[in-house]
Order: sequence, then structure tokens, then C-alpha cells
Amino acid sequence: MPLLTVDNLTKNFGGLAAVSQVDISLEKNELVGLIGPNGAGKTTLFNLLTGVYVPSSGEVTLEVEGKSTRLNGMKSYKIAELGLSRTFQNIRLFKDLTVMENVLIAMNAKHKENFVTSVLRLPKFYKIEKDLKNKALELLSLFHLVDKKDTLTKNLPYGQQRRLEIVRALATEPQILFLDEPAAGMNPNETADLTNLIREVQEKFKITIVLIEHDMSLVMDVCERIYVLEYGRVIAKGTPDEVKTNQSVIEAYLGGEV
Ligand SMILES: Nc1ncnc2c1ncn2[C@@H]1O[C@H](COP(=O)(O)OP(=O)(O)OP(=O)(O)O)[C@@H](O)[C@H]1O
Repeated sequence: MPLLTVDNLTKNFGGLAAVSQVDISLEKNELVGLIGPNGAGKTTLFNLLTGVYVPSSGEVTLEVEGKSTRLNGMKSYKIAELGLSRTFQNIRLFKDLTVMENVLIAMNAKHKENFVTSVLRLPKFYKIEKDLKNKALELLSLFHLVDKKDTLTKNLPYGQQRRLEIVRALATEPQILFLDEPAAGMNPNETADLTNLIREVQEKFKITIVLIEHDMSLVMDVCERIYVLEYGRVIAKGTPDEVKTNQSVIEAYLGGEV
């Protein structure tokens, strides 16, 4: 059984089918790319899978420990609690909080502690807080951000803000992580560094990662499987080699290098 099954998913905006009859399946612990020309429906698909939009039709089913859960129409926070986390194309951090505070807020959303324990500051509260801080430091260290932990987020260079977005998404301990153009605006060195990090994260945390990315070398390098969208429909899927040589894909990219 796949971890996530997307069946015949459609989202209409007025007369426009931004996502149309999409079938996708995600296995546990795989790295999957989602590519396609501008306006193909990639972000809309992420928005449907993470509860930002309600599908017009179709099914999204999550399989956890033998139990199927239908995600259609579920609120985003509920979907996040079930282990689907994401980053956004436009960075959405708390700019006036420190790097560490941004990570801790994401963690607290997951670890809603007993009210009495937190209000009365019982010993358990301090233990939980210490554990969360250690975990946050571990994640920040993986993303080379530990020395920035007390920096206000708005003062971080752009590339580091993008990395912090991923840390924050990981802090919720997701089973599936959706990354929406994580390398957008990065220079080639930062992109290469990010490619390695994405791979490392997937291996270390044994999670499924879905990546929307315009940087083809990143997608081809890092993804085991790729889905290609055009005008809201899946026009191809397969390994990077299969996708690269697929005629519909080459045409969708106007004969450009894929
Ligand atoms: N909220 C909305 N209301 C109306 N139309 C929308 C809305 N969101 C997206 N669209 C339209 O749906 C289509 C798919 O958009 P989407 O942003 O999902 O594409 P994309 O593949 O992520 O594009 P890009 O690579 O440029 O980010 C576009 O034609 C877009 O204008």
C-alpha cells in the first residue's frame, strides 16, 4: 500500500482546471520530483494535499499503520498533525523572531503539552523544553544554522532563510515533506549544498520528500522518481532518465534542454 494515494484529483478555479484528474502515489521514504512549466498546477497540487485548498473532486488517502485516512477537505492543521508538512515558494517565517524561536514554535505545534504542566512550570515542563531545544539545535546544526540561532530571522541572508524554512517544516516531524522550490533564488553553490542536504535529510529521517523545482539539475540529481505536470495534468512519470527522454516532456518544455 502506498503511503499517500492521490486519485483523480481535480481543482477548478472558475473555468480553469488548475489540477485535472491527477493520480499520484507516494511510497514511504522516497524522494519524488514534481516538475512542469509555469502555471502547470504544481503549487495548486501541494495546496490541495496540505489542506490549503479543498479539491473540486477526487480523493487523497493517507495510509498509516494499516489505517486509511481520507484527507480531502480536512483542515491544514489536522493534515499537519497527520504528518504532512511543507515549505512555501514565498518564505513564510516569523521575521521578528529569532531562528531558534521559529523552530521552537513549529515544534510546539506538534508537542501540545498538558496545560497544567506548562502553566505551573512543573519539572516535566523544563525537561520537555530542554529536549525540544536540543532537538532544534540538532536540526539547525544539520542545516549549518546553529551559530545563527539567536539571530533575528529578518537579518538572515536569503539562502539561510530558505534553509530555515525547511528546518521549520522538519521540526513538526513529518512523514511527508513537500518542498516548493527550495532552491529558488539561490546561487549555484547554495543549490549544490541544498541538494546534498535534501538527500541527507531523507536518509537520516527516513521520510518521503516531494520536491517542486525549476532547477532541472537538482531534480534529476536528487529524485528517484519524477511526475511531470502540464495544464494541470500528469503528462509523464518515471525515473529521471525516463522523463528526460519522454517526447511529451520535451515538447512541454518547448524543445528546451530537460
Ligand atoms: N487561487 C487561485 N485562483 C485562481 N486561479 C489560480 C489560483 N491559484 C492558481 N491559479 C491558477 O492555476 C494555474 C496553476 O497555478 P500553479 O501556481 O499551481 O502553477 P505552478 O505549476 O505552481 O506554477 P509556477 O511554476 O509558476 O509556480 C495557473 O493558471 C494559476 O493562475
